[in-house]
Amino acid sequence: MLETTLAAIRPLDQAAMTAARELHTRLTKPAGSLGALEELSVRLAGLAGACPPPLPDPASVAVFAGDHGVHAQGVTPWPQEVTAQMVGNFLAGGAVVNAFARQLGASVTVVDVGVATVLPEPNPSRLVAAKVRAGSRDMTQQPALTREEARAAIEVGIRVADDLLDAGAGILLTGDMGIANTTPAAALIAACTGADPAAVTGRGTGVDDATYERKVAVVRTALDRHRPDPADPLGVLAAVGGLEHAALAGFILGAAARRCPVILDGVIGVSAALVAAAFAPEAVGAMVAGHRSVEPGATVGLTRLGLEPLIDLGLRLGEGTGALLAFPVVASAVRVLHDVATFDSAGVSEK
Ligand SMILES: O=C(O)c1ccc[n+]([C@@H]2O[C@H](COP(=O)([O-])O)[C@@H](O)[C@H]2O)c1
Ligand SMILES: Cc1cc2nc[nH]c2cc1C
Repeated sequence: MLETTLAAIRPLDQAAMTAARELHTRLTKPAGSLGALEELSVRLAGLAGACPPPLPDPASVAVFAGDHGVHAQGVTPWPQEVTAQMVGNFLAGGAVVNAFARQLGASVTVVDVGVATVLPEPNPSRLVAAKVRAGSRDMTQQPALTREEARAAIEVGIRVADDLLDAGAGILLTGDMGIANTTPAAALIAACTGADPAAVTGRGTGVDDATYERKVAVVRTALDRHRPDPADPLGVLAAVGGLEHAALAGFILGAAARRCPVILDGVIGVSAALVAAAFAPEAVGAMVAGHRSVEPGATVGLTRLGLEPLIDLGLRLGEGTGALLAFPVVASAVRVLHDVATFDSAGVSEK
């Protein structure tokens, strides 16, 4: 399934991009006046192979939840069971992601790809139960996952993307929940970019100075131990990844294979995007950087991918919240190509 998905990922359609650029010159606005939205709309035309591209509606966020053996190294102040408890909160509709999704008319799908503790059951029918393993292993002691587990989690993500698109989603948004998951995210970003652990490790949920220093050392220890090869993305995920990171990589690849845009949320989504790009460089064409997470690794990763985030509000929550806030910007960029009159049709003089 992974190989079939990778084989379906194609370059952007240059003719559709040329048509979108040409259309922009005729719309009733000074050339370039919509800034980054113009190049985004052109890229989405290239992705769809049509000008205008379809309106990216409705939006569908998938929150992939997993736990992490590296939690044992004291890299976060939060107890591991908060992952399962927050999954219960997502299903009950009480988390920030639910509030933002309601505000924006988006749907939220919660996927258990690797939660370690028992899930509460407020509304289990709305949970995609796809647990590959009850949490990853401690990457400082052994590989976090086997290659088979990493592949299985990737395939969960591909399947979720396919199911949401089959159900009519017009755009996919990444979301994540996993206490300690900013540590494997930093390790993945360091492994994929070659950056030093200190340059990509952040304070996650808000760790103190001593915990931060330990966290950098944990990332360094894991990378020194496994020396993952950036040319082997499955090996990178197995060595220092997490189940939700792997599933998100699959989700992004699944969107790219179906020529559907996918809005990246924070540092976990960016780490998964780097892995996805290592599998298929042309998948970057489908990626939209939703926001600039406070986590330094997010900026390092986005720079490597050549993506500029649409919004920068100092967020560091995850769940898909930053991707959701960027969704109306993406939709507006596409809407311009559908709705705005040309100088000719509106009788507006050109310069
Ligand atoms: O999206 C981000 O960039 C982001 C930044 C910091 C924290 N988080 C969220 O916080 C959790 C991980 O934080 P930590 O400190 O336990 O590694 C996990 O559930 C993430 O969704 C997310
Ligand atoms: C309460 C809480 C909510 C979250 N949402 C995403 N990560 C989170 C981490 C914590 C601790």
